[in-house]
Amino acid sequence: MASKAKPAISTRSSTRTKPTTQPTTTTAARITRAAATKSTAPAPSTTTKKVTAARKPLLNRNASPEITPAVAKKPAAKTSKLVASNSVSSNSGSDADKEPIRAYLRIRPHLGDDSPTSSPYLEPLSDTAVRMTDPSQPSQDNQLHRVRLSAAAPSSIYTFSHVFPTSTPQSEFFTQTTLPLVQDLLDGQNGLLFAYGVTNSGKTYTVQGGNEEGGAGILPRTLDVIFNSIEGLHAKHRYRPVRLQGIEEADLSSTPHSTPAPPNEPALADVLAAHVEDPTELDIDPTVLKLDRNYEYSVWLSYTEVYNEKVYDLLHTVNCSSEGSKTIRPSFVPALANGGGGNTNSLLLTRKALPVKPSPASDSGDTISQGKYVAGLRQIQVNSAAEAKALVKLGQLHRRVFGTLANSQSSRSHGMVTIKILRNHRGERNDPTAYQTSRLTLVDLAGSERTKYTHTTGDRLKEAGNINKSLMVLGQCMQVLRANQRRVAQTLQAAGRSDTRDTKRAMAVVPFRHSKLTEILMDYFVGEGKAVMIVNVNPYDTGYDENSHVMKFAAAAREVCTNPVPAPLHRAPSPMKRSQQKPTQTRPGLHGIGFAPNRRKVTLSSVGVDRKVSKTQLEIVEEDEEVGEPGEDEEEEPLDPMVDALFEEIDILRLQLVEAHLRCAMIEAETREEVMKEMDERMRDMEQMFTRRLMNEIARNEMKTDAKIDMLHRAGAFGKAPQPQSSQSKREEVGDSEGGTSEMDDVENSLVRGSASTVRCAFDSCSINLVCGRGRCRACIFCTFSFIFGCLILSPGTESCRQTQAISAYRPTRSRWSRSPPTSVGGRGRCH
Ligand SMILES: Nc1ncnc2c1ncn2[C@@H]1O[C@H](COP(=O)(O)OP(=O)(O)OP(=O)(O)O)[C@@H](O)[C@H]1O
Repeated sequence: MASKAKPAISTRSSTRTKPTTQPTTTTAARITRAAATKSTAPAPSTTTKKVTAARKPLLNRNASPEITPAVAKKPAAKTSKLVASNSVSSNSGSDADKEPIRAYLRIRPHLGDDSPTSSPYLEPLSDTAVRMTDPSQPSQDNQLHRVRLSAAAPSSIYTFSHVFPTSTPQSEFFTQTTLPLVQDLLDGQNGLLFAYGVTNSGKTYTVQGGNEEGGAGILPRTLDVIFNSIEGLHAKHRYRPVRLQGIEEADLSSTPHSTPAPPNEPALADVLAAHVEDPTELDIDPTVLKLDRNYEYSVWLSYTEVYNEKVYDLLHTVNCSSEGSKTIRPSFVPALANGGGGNTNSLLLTRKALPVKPSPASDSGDTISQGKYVAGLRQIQVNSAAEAKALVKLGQLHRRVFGTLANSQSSRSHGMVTIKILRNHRGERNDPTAYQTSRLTLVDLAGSERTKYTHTTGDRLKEAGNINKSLMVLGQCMQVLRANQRRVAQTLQAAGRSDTRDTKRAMAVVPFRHSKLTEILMDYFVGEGKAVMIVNVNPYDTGYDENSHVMKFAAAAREVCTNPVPAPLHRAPSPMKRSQQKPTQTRPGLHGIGFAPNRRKVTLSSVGVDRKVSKTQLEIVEEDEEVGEPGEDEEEEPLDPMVDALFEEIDILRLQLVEAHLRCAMIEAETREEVMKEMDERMRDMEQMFTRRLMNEIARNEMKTDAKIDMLHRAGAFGKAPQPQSSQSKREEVGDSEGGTSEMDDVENSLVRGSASTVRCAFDSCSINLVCGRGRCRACIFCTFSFIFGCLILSPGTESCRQTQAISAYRPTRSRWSRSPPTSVGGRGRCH
């Protein structure tokens, strides 16, 4: 692959009069960017020229001040390759031109409200590698007591295009990951960026951003950079983008999707005013990209949501006036009734799922498009970054209401913002074939956690099933694509073959059709464009296994190559206008039975300025997608009811399979937990049993020792029969009456005291500490054993050794245990 130069980026000056050629970032940021350019970010600026070379020649193109000599010297071979790729199949670009999907890892910092955890289980090893270590991995001390619950590897190293540590600011993250895609977009290339990760890992923060200063995410920054860069080049085109990459003549007088807000009815925007964040935009990215100023641009925005395997337009309700200016106010279907209580409103919100259809070949010049588009999706022209951001905010509001309000903790849908750029050469405004559309889709995927951790049931289980299904299908697509591409590469390598047609024919079918998400995104993987994956990880949460899956997904995705060639020029736009479109019908379900619309009820509470709590009940009706009449669009796939029913059946079976997999995973995890608990209980029982045995043994030994001493006393071995007095007073008496200590008394004293004085209890804080009157703790194991075996462990000639002799001297004739001969003084006699 040809190496590319650094992107031509300049930072917008405060007056916007003098764009510089370098961004005004800090030295550190510049160093980081330089490193990233070397290691990760592709250089987009040269692409412009590649496009130019592939385009139909324009008279005044050479006059462009923006074309650098490096561009002008583009090798002819490259140009011809591009022309070839444009003129054959969209997937037929040279395999050598393909670029692997870039995968960036972003590690979320620890937040104050997180549950306390010891340490993160993700350790950055370098700029591109991290090690993940299972936090539940048993330590060496308690290895025997732990059973590993997880099936994931305990420690693995994963590599990425770049690893962004927790301290990475949003601006730096944007510059390294998304800015090249924005440059490509403005140069006519398609791009996809999707954020993938478990819930709460920072996907939405990455895409949308946070509320703090400098916290704007990649989406608002992308909009800023686009409008900064096309300032002065902005155009009101005669044409507008339709479908995936088609254009049609814009009819500014018609506003087919406008729904006037019904008077005297509560608008959702008012109801939810309390929920909307502060609209003041402090955070504007100042970056300006260098563009060919012979072109003019228009920017179009659409916002889609894939929820429960249905595609919805989040900007469906935006009103457009005849001048094209937008009223950023949702106008939902009118309220059912006013609650009557003054503070309770009821709203009926209806939205219709949109069908996904194959893109007609006429939209993509001479190429055969493999992509699909969302039929009926609104693409709204935006004239400024502020306007675009307001639309995005509205879409987010709708997404929250329809998709997540019932479960405000987490995004339960995949949100996709598509920015389309329509550009044409200034000299060819009226030539529709000179127009080119390119698009950049930013996707905030739903969390990839399993139902087990979210304790979902009912509707939420269905949601989770669908989320898992679409993500699973996305993963499968990556794997099949990777396998197919490997096979082609192997064929090319084998004996220097250059014809891979046989291999391509035998390749596995990539299951894009199995999920709406993959159907919509398939064009980026098999068509033209670049793909970037952001992997978000929260290393402090408990989802180690889930994050392992995320990492494996990223590993598979990184090996998939996409085809980064510029979008083709258009054919003459289709004459069909929306007003001429035929009415649509609801898609029939399996066996011809239509699906009933899905109804949900959500109650919203908000506190007004007068501190009154007002409640709004929303009834959300989600209607099924519509399909056009057969023959409505000649270039579409023919709708065979049998085939359709079979596909429905496959989808249902697939969903059941996913659910079965989920159930199995849950059962497996529960069984592991049960076994673990049982093992734990057994270990505890055994521990108790052995403790009991040990205590009994100690008590028995204690009694034996006492009995021995008593016997010695009774036998008069110590000179006198024992008195019912304390040993201490007895010793004192003996000492006083005899005026000194006899040898035997010494022995006895040392026998009694020795254990306490020479072999003291090792545990000063012995909790039992039942002092027996002999200066030692009876219950203490150390005392007891030291007492019993003291004679064995002390050196000859010491007090204890004399004890040995004294004790050994006593040999009752009938005692089985005292038959051994007495030991000599100083010898290593055994204490019986
Ligand atoms: N890099 C970061 N710096 C500071 N805060 C962050 C960062 N990433 C995420 N957060 C915070 O973490 C929380 C969760 O992030 P976010 O909502 O983006 O997660 P998510 O992956 O989108 O979750 P879900 O899939 O459930 O929607 C938010 O409060 C967000 O502000």
